[in-house]
Amino acid sequence: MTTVTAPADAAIDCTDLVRIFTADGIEVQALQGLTLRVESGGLVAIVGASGSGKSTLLGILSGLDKPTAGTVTVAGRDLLALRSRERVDYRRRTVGFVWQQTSRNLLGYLTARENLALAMSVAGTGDRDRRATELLELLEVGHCADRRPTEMSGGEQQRVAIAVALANEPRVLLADEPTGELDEATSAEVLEAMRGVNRELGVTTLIVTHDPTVSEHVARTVQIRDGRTATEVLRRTGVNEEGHEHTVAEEFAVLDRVGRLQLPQEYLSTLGMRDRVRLALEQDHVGVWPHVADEEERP
Ligand SMILES: Nc1ncnc2c1ncn2[C@@H]1O[C@H](COP(=O)(O)OP(=O)(O)OP(=O)(O)O)[C@@H](O)[C@H]1O
Repeated sequence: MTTVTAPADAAIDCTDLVRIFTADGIEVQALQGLTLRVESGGLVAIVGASGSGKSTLLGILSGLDKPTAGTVTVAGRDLLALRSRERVDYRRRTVGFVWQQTSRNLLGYLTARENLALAMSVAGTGDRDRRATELLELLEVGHCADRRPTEMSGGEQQRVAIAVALANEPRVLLADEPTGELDEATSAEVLEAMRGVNRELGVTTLIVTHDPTVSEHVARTVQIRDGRTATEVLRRTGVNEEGHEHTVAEEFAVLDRVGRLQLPQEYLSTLGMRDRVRLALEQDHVGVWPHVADEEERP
């Protein structure tokens, strides 16, 4: 079996990922040097405009697609080195998936318990009945055990889908727009359920979403722009002067290994920055100024 050693604390480690698609002779760079690390047991949301590369990243992490360049390891497995049988094993045991469409997550003619049992039998997991009951209880859908998907609400179906994704004790849980078909209140329940399993089971969790409320449910939200990680919002609990706890959310620009960062579009347009900027190293920060051409440089 092909196993490489990734940094001990990184469950997901993508470095300089490039994915170029060619359609009708035209090349599209869906990922343009994306670097992302998620520590073991971490919970991260990936957000970004349509076409920014989120699904492409998820396709690679799920083992369905391969990058054109760059390296990617998940739970210590080098995804570029997997042979086809290892890839099947990776998809069955190392990662679990939750998709947007409930029909893709659950078989409609099976009950919740049978959907779980099927996932476990395919991977050869033992003690299926006990594990199915425990997972359904953990996700607060024990009452749905003997129901088919059409007999459950959208939120219940997604929570059962999370249970199915966890059936084979994956190290990493990947979710693609898991709240895409749900209203706001139900979305919040499903995101909280994902946060709960991340905390209870320690499964590293990555959620790709358009849901603007996601950053209220996770400590780390990474924004992808033009196929690269651009900014991150980190939330933590702070204590104010009166000793009350409150949530602090701070936005950071992502700095890659060679020192590149993306300035937010609104900064560029407000200051008319393009082509080149002046940089100055100060004692505790770096200044960035728009380049204003000198008189003699002007045509
Ligand atoms: N199989 C493909 N062939 C050609 N181009 C593709 C293919 N898959 C994705 N692309 C292109 O790559 C870019 C990134 O697409 P991707 O689906 O990863 O974005 P996304 O952020 O997931 O968008 P959305 O939020 O709309 O799902 C887009 O320009 C898209 O048109």
